[in-house]
Amino acid sequence: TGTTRPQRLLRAVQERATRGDSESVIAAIDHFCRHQEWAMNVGDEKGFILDSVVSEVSPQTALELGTYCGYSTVRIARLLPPGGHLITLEFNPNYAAVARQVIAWAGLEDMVQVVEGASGDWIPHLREHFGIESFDFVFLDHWKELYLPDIKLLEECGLLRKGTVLLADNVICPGTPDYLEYVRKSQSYESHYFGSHLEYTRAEDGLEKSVYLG
Ligand SMILES: O=C(NC/C=C/[C@H]1OC[C@H](O)[C@@H]1O)c1cc([N+](=O)[O-])cc(O)c1O
Ligand SMILES: [Mg+2]
Repeated sequence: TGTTRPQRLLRAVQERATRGDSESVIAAIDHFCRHQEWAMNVGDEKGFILDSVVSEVSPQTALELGTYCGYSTVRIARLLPPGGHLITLEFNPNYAAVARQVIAWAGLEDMVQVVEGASGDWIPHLREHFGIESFDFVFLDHWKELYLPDIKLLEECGLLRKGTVLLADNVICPGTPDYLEYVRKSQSYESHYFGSHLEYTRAEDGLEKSVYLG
């Protein structure tokens, strides 16, 4: 048995990062992934692009699909404006348990809600359960084949509004071809590709930013 990689990542945060200091939590995870064990966080290079988009949108309401260990959750939450709130959906309870502790170590637990379960099950209930009218920003980083069905569900549930910004990780590697074709062809989206690399590697990857036009 022994520990899982997310548990070893959490231990690295608790040993190396300062409680309440989100920058040190981000740095500790990046150090762990570069020098100990690769893990599927968005990483520092794509994370810098994520930061710039979040800062530009300055969302009051944000949704993340795929929490994993909470790395991108911390990157987003640390940049939210006063009153801003982030809901992050995670299917795997073990990942969710680690993420809650990483987010708390960063001191951001008051701005973040980690919700366990399948995105497709939860999206239709976000409005009634969390009093959300619509999202200003959505970060997609969960199962790659769920990106397309989940944004269609968000559209159907009226959770996107004119100007909502979607940012999708891994559109090259592992790849999300059906999602990419949809947002690039649809008249309802204005899409732009930010080229980068797969976290902690030299492989090509990138983020697709898509603005919902209504
Ligand atoms: O599968 C990826 N992400 C989806 C995560 C899926 C897992 O976490 C949520 C779900 O419970 C599943 O167990 C992924 C994979 C790679 N990769 O290089 O294989 C790189 C990335 O940035 C990724 O987000
Ligand atoms: Mg990813």
